[in-house]
Amino acid sequence: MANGWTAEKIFNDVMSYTYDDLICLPGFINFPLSDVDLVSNLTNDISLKIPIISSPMDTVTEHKMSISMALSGGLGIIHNNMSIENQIEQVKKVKRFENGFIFDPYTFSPEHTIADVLETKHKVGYKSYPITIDGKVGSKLVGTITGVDYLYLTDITKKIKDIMTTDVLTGKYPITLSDANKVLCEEKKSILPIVNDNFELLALVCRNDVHKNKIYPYASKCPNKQLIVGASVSTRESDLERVKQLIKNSIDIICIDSSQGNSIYQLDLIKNIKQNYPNMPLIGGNVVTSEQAKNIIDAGADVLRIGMGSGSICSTQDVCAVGRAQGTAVYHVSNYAHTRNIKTIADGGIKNSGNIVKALSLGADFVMLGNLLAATEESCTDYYFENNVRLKIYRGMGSMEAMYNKKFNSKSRYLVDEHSNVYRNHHNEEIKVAQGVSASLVDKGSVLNLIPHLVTAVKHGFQSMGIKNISELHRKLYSGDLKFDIRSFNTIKEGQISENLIFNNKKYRN
Ligand SMILES: NC(=O)C1=CN([C@@H]2O[C@H](COP(=O)(O)OP(=O)(O)OC[C@H]3O[C@@H](n4cnc5c(N)ncnc54)[C@H](O)[C@@H]3O)[C@@H](O)[C@H]2O)C=CC1
Ligand SMILES: O=c1[nH]c(=O)c2[nH+]cn([C@@H]3O[C@H](COP(=O)(O)O)[C@@H](O)[C@H]3O)c2[nH]1
Ligand SMILES: [K+]
Repeated sequence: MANGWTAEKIFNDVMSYTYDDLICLPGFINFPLSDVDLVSNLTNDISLKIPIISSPMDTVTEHKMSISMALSGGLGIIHNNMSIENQIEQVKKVKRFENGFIFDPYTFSPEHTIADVLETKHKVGYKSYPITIDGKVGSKLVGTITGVDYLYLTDITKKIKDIMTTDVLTGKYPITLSDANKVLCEEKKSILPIVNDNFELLALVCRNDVHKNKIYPYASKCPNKQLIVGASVSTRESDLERVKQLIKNSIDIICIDSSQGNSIYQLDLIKNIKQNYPNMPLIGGNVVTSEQAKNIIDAGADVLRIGMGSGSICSTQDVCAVGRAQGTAVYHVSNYAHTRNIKTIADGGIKNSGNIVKALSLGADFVMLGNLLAATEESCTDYYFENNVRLKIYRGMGSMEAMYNKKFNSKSRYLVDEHSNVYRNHHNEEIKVAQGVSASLVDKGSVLNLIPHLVTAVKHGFQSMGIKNISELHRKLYSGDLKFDIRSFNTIKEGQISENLIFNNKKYRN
């Protein structure tokens, strides 16, 4: 009797499968958990300590997510649903990052009111702010405001200039983080504005962050010690300029963002970039078949992004009837890509740490997360409260809301040509079909806590399979030593937490 089945047997049948349909069978443990190493090479020059990448979505990855992902050993890919200038500014913020220094602090001018401060406090949670002459970073520092200055005031129309502290303790640039932290602790201040010789505000160090201001041993860094960051572009012709600007601003990897990567637009773009910038690493996609993968690899892509319709906010498979079950897609595309020495990213549908173990076990070199990282402190939307629950928006990039994004009208991605054969309604309006939805998710805290938790859970999975690293996992996948079972509806239920339990602590349910 077979002790489980090889992936080759399972996936060379008529049925398609996703992560939850499978279970990985245990192996033999003869090493401690600390021997499991999840390092994974994205390209010849980029090696990440953890195989996790944040999705280029406009409710997930901007500079804050990219910084925390890179500090944790992964990678953030900044979305392109914004102007080129804004995207470059996001990249610069990541590249400028120095551990513990906030280079874009929230600031006010003396003319702002307490109501303005309260509104920001409500949104972002901070109580103390530096005050500059015009409310901007880079301008002259004129004071600070902390919770005790305003939290007990009844007249919230009062101006900041009437209550701010003007005798401010500052740090003079350049200053080391440990010196800044020492001043904060000794002087019992909540914030330390960092200024230059002209008393212009350059950055901020916060006492609340002192415990976070540690060394990140896994951080993804370039040889010049800056954090590694990626950015996405679309296949619109106008994005050639975006590519040019990103490369000029030291982007480490570019991801071409499309639900169906096997298009003349993407192949031409890849060839164009590779012709002009042969050393620029490119992630092509998305793909779910080896035929699609072949074209994109032949065009010159270095990495493939796998997934069509599997994302938690995706409606593509219902709306267009095109896509593929994610487990099957990851297995077949990775199997082919590895014969071409190309790495893969399993994108979409990852619901928990177990799904990460399964994606890697089916051949992926990395996973890309949207849902799991949305609604963290670092995701790029503001918190709001509903029924006393702290929430953030998470939406598909093909949702109506993302298509009509206020910051940058992404309608243009749908390339409406007045003279083309565009189907219109009886008001002569062009029809837009959403392939994603917008929803809310409950606050998940900081990526700096979430990622270590996910990574440790994944390491436990590896140890249980008796596998020490991703290379060994893939060797055993292709040799047939790695075994899986397919699960019935009831066996899936059996593997989950029972429904009749009342939970006291939902915090660490992966
Ligand atoms: N992974 C997934 O399952 C899915 C992801 N998405 C996300 O939604 C966003 C939008 O995806 P898509 O709609 O696939 O965007 P897309 O930009 O690839 O395609 C939108 C439309 O524009 C056309 N197009 C693109 N470049 C063109 C050019 N140069 N000339 C003429 N026509 C061109 C395409 O053929 C398509 O009809 C992306 O962020 C994507 O990741 C959307 C649906 C599914
Ligand atoms: O069908 C879709 N319609 C959309 O509007 C959409 N937006 C994002 N994506 C894809 O979903 C991935 C994130 O998936 P998760 O939320 O499951 O992590 C992302 O990384 C994308 O590949 C979309 N797919
Ligand atoms: K879906």
